[in-house]
Amino acid sequence: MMPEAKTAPLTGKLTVVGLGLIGASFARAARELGLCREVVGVDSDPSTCQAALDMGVIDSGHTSLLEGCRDAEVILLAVPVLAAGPILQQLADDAHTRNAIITDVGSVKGAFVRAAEQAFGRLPAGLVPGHPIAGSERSGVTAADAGLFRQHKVILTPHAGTEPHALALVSQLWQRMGADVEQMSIEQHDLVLAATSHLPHLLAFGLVDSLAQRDENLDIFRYAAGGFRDFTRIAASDPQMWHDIFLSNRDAVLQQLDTLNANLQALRQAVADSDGHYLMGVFTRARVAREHFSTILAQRAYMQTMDKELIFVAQPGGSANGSIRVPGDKSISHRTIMLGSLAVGTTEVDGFLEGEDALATIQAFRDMGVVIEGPVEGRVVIHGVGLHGLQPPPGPIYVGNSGTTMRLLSGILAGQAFDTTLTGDASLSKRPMNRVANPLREMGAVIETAAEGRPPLTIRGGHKLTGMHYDMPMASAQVKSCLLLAGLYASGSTSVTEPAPTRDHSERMLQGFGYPVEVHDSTVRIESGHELSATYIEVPADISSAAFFMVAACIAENADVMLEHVGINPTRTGVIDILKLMGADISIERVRVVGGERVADIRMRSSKLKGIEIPQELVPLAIDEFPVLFIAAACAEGRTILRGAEELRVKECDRIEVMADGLRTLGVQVETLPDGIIIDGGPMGGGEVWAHGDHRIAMSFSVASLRAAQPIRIHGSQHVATSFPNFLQLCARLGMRVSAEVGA
Ligand SMILES: O=C(O)C1=C[C@@H](OP(=O)(O)O)[C@@H](O)[C@H](O)C1
Ligand SMILES: C=C(OP(=O)(O)O)C(=O)O
Repeated sequence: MMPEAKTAPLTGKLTVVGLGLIGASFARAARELGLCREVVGVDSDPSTCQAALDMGVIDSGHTSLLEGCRDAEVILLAVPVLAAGPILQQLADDAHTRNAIITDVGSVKGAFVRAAEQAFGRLPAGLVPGHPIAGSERSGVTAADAGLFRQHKVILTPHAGTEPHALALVSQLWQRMGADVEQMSIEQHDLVLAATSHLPHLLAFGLVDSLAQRDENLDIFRYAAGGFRDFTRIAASDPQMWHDIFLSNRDAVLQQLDTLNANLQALRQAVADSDGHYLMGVFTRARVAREHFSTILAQRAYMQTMDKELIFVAQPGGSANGSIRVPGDKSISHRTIMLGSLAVGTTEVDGFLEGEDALATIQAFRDMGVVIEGPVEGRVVIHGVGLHGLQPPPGPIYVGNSGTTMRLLSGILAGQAFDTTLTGDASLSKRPMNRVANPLREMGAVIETAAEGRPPLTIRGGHKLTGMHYDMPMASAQVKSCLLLAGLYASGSTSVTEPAPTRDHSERMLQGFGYPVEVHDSTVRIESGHELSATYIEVPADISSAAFFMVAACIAENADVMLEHVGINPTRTGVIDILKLMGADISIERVRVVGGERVADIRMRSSKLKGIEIPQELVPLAIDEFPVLFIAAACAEGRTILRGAEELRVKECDRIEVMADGLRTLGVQVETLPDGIIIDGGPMGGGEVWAHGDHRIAMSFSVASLRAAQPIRIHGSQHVATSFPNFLQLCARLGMRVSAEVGA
């Protein structure tokens, strides 16, 4: 495979010493891409040199090291780790190679650098130790593949005296081969690789050998299927190469092996003691750990779909008819995990939202040692550890896109004995956190933030919290909930007065867990010293998700939509009130109470909407529904005015400006205000709009297509999975024509 087209060479003569898989692939890529004027191969085996020549991997081949390396500008050593020392010694002693840039591909960097120092009497300025994280069980020159390094990491570990020009040249060679080049210190590289590569190889070799020695070995191998094969695939790797690696990276491997040994002993004990709880803890954490860490590294959210940019393409002409149940309430889902973790006993949850944000909360508590099973089809089982049972997480807690997780968690973490750091994705990293950090500090918490109170947050453990009264300057359920959760750990009582009613799920759920909470008018008060007792929770469908289809039904022709089992907690029903004021045809049916929350089926039909001035007291009660309410306003007759909604500017994006931009693209007359928007209803065209990674913006413009004259392409729609992973399927069920394309 040709990774890239030829361009001007980066260097003159390149000599590759060792024409195994890695060396030959490097030579082949360099030659095919024209990265150097000449590619020379050195291998002690003449038939390998010949094969490389015949395959066109090199321009010429030598069995003599010094002949092959004579006057080379770059020498790449691709030999087993322990073979590098004698080669470096020969190069050091030879006047014709002394000035070359020397790089390598070995898996152990410390030993290579020590060998170079010994050979040269110092570390040469042209020495650029390197390690491509690529390879396969296939070996030898015949497996040479010019595309082997494409999209693979190459770690360079320059020493303090490495010349910048040498480092830059080696980096460019790898980059032009399609590799992703990173730098690390020599020690860090060897420790990380001991864990991620060397240890698994030792286990694979050890396991296969241990099973092969048994009497019943034929049976073991005869029935060896999936698991055994996957786990031991790497035992087919080159023994000489691995022999060298373990001898060269002894200390780091021993360190990792000792940790694993201790963990295996604990697992052994758990099996011996039939300690199912311990086993579940290890297994549930391990099951998600791989995905979790790749998520953190990519700074993306928790579901596979989020890796790439998604463009939603919403076609006009769709309809809205049918009966659906949207996923579980996001606010309630977060809280079930938080309170379930801090409770005594096992909490079972049904209807849990399996969306990115709620999964981030699960992961955060797993990081702190809580055993959480699921979610499987909305069912989650949380093995509570009690208010004082959380353990220090192994590293920073990554909460993806979720403001609710970060803010509520801060309150809990402020009361712990250990330090924690909370980080998030690009959108969350721009959102204000001083609204929670400042009052928590007043209670005695020690919290560090990035500039202007942005994430990451580092919350110091072991500081005594003291209860206080807080007059909240903004109507925020997240701030209120954060302080109530901190109040569980603060001496005395903690109370919060809100300037306007906000969602009260925390208050209700605390009571559901048997924790006393006092609510008087706009003040809620909690006292420490009680316990949370595990319970059962059924999470209703999220009214914030239902809202998209409520508006869809209003604006589509001949629409009739039944939204089943929707939570209609009175602090969440602003959207119903606003749509009613706009003239929507809504009926609330089968109202019932489930687990302390009101639930109903909501029937919506096509409506002739009219513009209104939105009553300001409804703003906090519909705070997440405004993006889609703006679509309703654009389809209404007359003018809609929203004020008192400056909070919309600090959500996943600035929801006022971003919605205004999109609406203008569709041809709608819009004026933005510091705290709101004025929208004149009218016909909508189509076009390209940007969701700026905000789930609710993407879904709102999808709904707009029901009244648009042309298709709407919505860029940056991948975050829909944070709150509504099956949005597109439900759109299709109702007859809306929205599909997703993977962006560039
Ligand atoms: O407490 C909660 O679960 C939430 C509160 C609201 O945020 P604010 O408290 O910032 O208004 C809301 O926008 C968010 O989606 C969820
Ligand atoms: C604002 C929202 O969520 P969060 O603050 O949890 O990111 C939302 O879901 O609209």
